[in-house]
Amino acid sequence: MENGAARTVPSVIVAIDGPSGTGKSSTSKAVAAQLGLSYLDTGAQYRAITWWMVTNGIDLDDPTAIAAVAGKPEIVSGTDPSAPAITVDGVDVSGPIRTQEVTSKVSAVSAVPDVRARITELQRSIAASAEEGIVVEGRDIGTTVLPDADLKIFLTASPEARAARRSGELQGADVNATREALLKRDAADSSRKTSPLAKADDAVEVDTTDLTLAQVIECVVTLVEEKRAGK
Ligand SMILES: Nc1ncnc2c1ncn2[C@@H]1O[C@H](COP(=O)(O)OP(=O)(O)OP(=O)(O)O)[C@@H](O)[C@H]1O
Ligand SMILES: Nc1ccn([C@H]2C[C@H](O)[C@@H](COP(=O)(O)O)O2)c(=O)n1
Repeated sequence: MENGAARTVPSVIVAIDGPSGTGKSSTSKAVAAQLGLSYLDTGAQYRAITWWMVTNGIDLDDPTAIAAVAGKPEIVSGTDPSAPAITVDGVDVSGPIRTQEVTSKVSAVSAVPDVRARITELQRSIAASAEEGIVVEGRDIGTTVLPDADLKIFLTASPEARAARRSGELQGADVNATREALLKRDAADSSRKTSPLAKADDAVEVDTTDLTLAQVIECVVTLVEEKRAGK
């Protein structure tokens, strides 16, 4: 390096959105780890607030009841891609937020505008404090949470590929039932009034149906590096 000056890599904010099972979490974690960036799983935050509502007996058929307590739980998200962590009021909920009960209720809770306002504010403050940059994954990151992100990616895959991936994870799960469940959740997430699941106009769409996870990671790493080189 000339004059012994250290090369500085520009900070970069990457938004990765898409429907369930398209590979957002796996890709985002790997890209962040490879490039030394922070990582934020925003779905985990919506799952955490849903877990708190279930645990506290809130009526999830009543959006007014959900809105009334949306500010109560304290949600803390870790941003280390090799050890993603999430707590609610100091309790580690990384396991409990993945139960079938939470998965089936998270779309109803995350559709409530007061819930979204609270979680969006939290997401923006985490992204703002990531000095080296961050990969943030979810459903509305490129459109609403971080509309000025340096790079926006929208991952897609056929329902069949997504169901096969998910049922591979949940050993013994029926592929058709898994497919129906994820399409139902996508429909709810895409049709809510406040910041629905959507591709930002300036997002790069990557269809992962016929790509291996390694190929998707390589594709996104290349896009981030190109973006950084142009900064
Ligand atoms: N391109 C790929 N090829 C094969 N399997 C993949 C691919 N991408 C991800 N997977 C696998 O598919 C499953 C779902 O991936 P992942 O959890 O990353 O998706 P997601 O989009 O974050 O889903 P959700 O929104 O439901 O959390 C994981 O088991 C993952 O290893
Ligand atoms: N930015 C986001 C992220 C997630 N959600 C909601 C909708 C999803 O069904 C749910 C769980 O997400 P997952 O863990 O499957 O990625 O959380 C949202 O509304 N906005």
